Amino acid sequence: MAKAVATVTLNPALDRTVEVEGLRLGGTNRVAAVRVDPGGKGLNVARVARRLGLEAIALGLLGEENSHLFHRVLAWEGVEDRLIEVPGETRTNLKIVDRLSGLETEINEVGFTVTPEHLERLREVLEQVLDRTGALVVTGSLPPGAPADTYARHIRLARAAGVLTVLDASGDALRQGLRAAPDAVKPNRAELEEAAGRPLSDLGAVYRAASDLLTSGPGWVLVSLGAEGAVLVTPEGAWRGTVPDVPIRSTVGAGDSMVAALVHGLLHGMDPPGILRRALAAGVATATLPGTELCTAEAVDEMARAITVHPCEPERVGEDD
Ligand SMILES: Nc1ncnc2c1ncn2[C@@H]1O[C@H](COP(=O)(O)OP(=O)(O)O)[C@@H](O)[C@H]1O
Ligand SMILES: O=P(O)(O)OC[C@H]1O[C@](O)(COP(=O)(O)O)[C@@H](O)[C@@H]1O
Repeated sequence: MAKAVATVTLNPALDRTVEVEGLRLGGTNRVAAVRVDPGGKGLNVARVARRLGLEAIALGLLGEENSHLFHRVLAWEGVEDRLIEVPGETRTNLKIVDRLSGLETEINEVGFTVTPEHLERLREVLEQVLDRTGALVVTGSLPPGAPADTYARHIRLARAAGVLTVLDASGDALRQGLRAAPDAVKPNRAELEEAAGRPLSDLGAVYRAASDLLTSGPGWVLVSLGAEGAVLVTPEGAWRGTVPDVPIRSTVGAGDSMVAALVHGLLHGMDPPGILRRALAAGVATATLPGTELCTAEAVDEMARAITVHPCEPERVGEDD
């Protein structure tokens, strides 16, 4: 069996998803459906990785005042729970799904404040699990108090132990993390635009920015493009994947599902187009589910048949998309 995937979640979240029939800004909105899911990027990645058959270890921090649901769900999913409780509450992130427009609005809180002691304890736990870890995923926003190089430090520790590393972050955490040369990075379009310092209006621009990013440190760049699928750029070549037109319920957790399938594929030595196909399948499969409900392994297998992957020809990228 492949070694475990360990994920770091410094800023977990209770995801509260409300569905409305037409969002009225500045008006009163009546909720048609509501659900609450334990969320946060690394926790979602660990849960999907476990469903795909990997051993998964969840590292990170959790507010002690509302930690119960997180512990219960991780235990139920069979994810090893190494979360460290800190004073205060884990944040609640509000997701508003407008059934009429199909648009989803996310309002993410900043989270509890962390101290150097919390981060030191997390580093110790990370060091304890590295020898049975095949891949480390560092992902999500940093809570107040966590320095921007936190992920870069985790990546360096893991790399020194021969562990694969995957980064999914934004802003300074992404910029600093890239310098530590993770094996793969998964920006979405907005994160890639931020890293590139320019808007990326078409697929050719996305491809060029991803290729540029590759020279700045990471081994692979997987750019997720929502309904437009994704582009995977590696030193061996580049591939574009497109997704079928299926009914979408909530895209929250889609990127995390994609990262889980990416890591699963890397740990099983799959080839890049095969990994892209399954990563896209995991993203779409989760997007067809409400709230932060995450895809199952069966749904990923099924959806993978509907994904199209073809090599990117640099000189033609963007012409036919
Ligand atoms: N509207 C959508 N239709 C179909 N697939 C989607 C949609 N939104 C997301 N996905 C799937 O989820 C993946 C990740 O979505 P994206 O929004 O790019 O990432 P993130 O959640 O990290 O911002 C996409 O590459 C795709 O596979
Ligand atoms: O740490 P951030 O960037 O605020 O994001 C946290 C949010 O992202 C999620 O992990 C979902 O992420 P994706 O939609 O990118 O997969 C939610 O569960 C959570 O509310």
